[in-house]
Amino acid sequence: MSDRIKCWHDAPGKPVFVPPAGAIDAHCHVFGPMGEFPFSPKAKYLPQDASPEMLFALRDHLGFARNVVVQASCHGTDNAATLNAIARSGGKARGVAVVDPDISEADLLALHEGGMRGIRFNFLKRLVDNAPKDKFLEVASRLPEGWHVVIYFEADILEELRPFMDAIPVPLVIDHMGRPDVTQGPDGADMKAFRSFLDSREDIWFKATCPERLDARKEGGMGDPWDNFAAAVAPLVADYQDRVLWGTDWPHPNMQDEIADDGHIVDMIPRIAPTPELQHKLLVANPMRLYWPEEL
Ligand SMILES: O=C(O)c1cc(C(=O)O)oc(=O)c1
Repeated sequence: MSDRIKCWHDAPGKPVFVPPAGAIDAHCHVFGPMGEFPFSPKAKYLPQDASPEMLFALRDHLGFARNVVVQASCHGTDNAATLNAIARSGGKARGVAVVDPDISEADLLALHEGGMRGIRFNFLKRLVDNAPKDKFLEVASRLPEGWHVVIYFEADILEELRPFMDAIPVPLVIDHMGRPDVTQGPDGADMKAFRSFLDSREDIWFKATCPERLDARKEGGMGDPWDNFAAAVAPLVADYQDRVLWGTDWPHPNMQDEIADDGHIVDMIPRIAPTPELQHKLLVANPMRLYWPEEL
């Protein structure tokens, strides 16, 4: 791999929507800086540096108070870059790690000390070489108190993953709603399957994230302003309002062909969560319960 890709907007607009005080961007990443935190030899993409300082400047520009930094696949199971971002945030960030399933108890506790509150299992073949379910289950059974498991998968493998996910003994958080085809609308087959999964357990949370991915033109979607996404996702947020999270997905890994304006992404919030009460749950109350429960 040679060229380092850049997938984020240099000068995102100021959103019209003003997030409530204490709003949390609960899905974002950092890349590198590579000089200090090299990418994994197994990385499927090699991005330009997206540093903690850039993330915090964006947070302030968009009107957010805190971040949840999710370990990106290009850093493999070495969480140093994500831990560095959390450490530099002055208490305004926590994180989700990706671990080698053989990780020791002591190393898990060290991740907790560093601000991690969950681990991520990634099932996207274009991002990872393998996803050993038996080993994932084993490590999920010995996480620090209060942790959860984040899972990233695509809609076509939801049913196949059900027995595995059903066996995970801690709360689940599903990245990007398991990537439904939003062009099917709110009552399409993918949304129906996802709702039936949510109905199977009360401790399954999800992120109402990624209009730029799920409604991308290259996916057959509409592109910005992502009307398919708004129509498909708003009813889901309304019906499962106590277990939904939101995030920018900055720096939008692998979206170099369709760069999204983060200001526009923030302006999706009132379209999927139209009332101040819903917005407060989505951006403050819900993520606080998972990531800063000691403050409640
Ligand atoms: O769809 C993606 O390409 C993507 C990649 C990553 C990652 O590389 O970790 O994270 C995401 O949330 C989404």
